[in-house]
Amino acid sequence: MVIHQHLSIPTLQFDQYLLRLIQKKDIKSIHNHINDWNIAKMLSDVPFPYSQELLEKWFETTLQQIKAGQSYHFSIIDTQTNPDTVVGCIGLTLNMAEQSAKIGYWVAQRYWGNNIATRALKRLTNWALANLNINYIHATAADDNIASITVLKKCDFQPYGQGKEKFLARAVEQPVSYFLLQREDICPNNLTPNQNIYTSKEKKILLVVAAALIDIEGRLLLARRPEGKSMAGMWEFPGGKVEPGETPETALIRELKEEINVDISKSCLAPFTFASHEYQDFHLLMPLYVCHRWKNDPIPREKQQLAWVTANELDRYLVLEADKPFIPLLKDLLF
Ligand SMILES: Nc1nc2c([nH]c(=O)n2[C@H]2C[C@H](O)[C@@H](COP(=O)(O)OP(=O)(O)OP(=O)(O)O)O2)c(=O)[nH]1
Repeated sequence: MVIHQHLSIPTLQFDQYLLRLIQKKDIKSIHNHINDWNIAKMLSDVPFPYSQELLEKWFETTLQQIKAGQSYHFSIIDTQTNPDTVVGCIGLTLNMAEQSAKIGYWVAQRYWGNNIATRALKRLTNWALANLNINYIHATAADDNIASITVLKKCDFQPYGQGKEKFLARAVEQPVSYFLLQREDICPNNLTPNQNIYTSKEKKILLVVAAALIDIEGRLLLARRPEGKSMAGMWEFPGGKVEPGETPETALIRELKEEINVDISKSCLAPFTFASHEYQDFHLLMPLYVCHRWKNDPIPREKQQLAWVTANELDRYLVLEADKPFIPLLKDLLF
């Protein structure tokens, strides 16, 4: 999938804490914390004792994976103490083929009891589902790791199975539980539509307008809803709400300029089709225009990712529920 990521890995903040990518200067502090039986025994791939040499090797491999976009490992920093003090770590390893990731984390014993793991996990999973090319996140916890199981449940991870895994520090297989977080679990707005074809009296009709921009290579532009918006991480067509006093066309010209810096004021906008879709809180009415010419290359002005997508790639993008019927129709216009 060709995704023009425009994705710089951010520093993620929550309360007084920061998640920033691991750096070599963290090795000493991490080595001190992780060489603790109560931490090591809960992490399947950590031996005990853990030599600094082994940790340095892990750092080398992991920093390469981060560079290649295959994993994201963060140190948890308490900004109210020393900015170089690591209080724990949290990391995601991607499975590109499955469009999923595996998450793992630990917090040093002296910082337990401050809800740090829960807050870090929430922060990272929200960011990852909105920004990475993944649809769900796996986690594994040893059955005697009650604290971690509580953290996973508080962050909406759902248990889906049990098994046994070898834990290096304990040198034996341990019973474990498997957990899964899907975008829908943290995004209640993205409810499947009600089968009722009539709009209830109280439900507001929301008029939104959108464009299918198709370039000379026959590719379609999709935008990804950024973290913080409802249905974050889902793909959509550039556009937005029609404001009072606007026609759909003037609203579309304004939205495309605001969102992606594209000027369609002199373009031919061909009405293509429309969506009439019941969401939980409103009923969406959305005309979709097709546009082949515009001024300026699209640039993301609202931190959203943009992707130019061919007909063959289209099915791999998880689009908003209301947009699903557009996909087969649009394929006929793409190369
Ligand atoms: N722009 C756009 N919006 C869409 C599409 N499909 C679809 O269901 N919608 C919905 C998502 C939003 O609820 C609404 C568009 O509102 P918007 O883009 O102006 O507003 P927003 O995301 O800032 O607002 P909000 O949902 O966070 O309140 O229409 C689409 O393809 N493009």
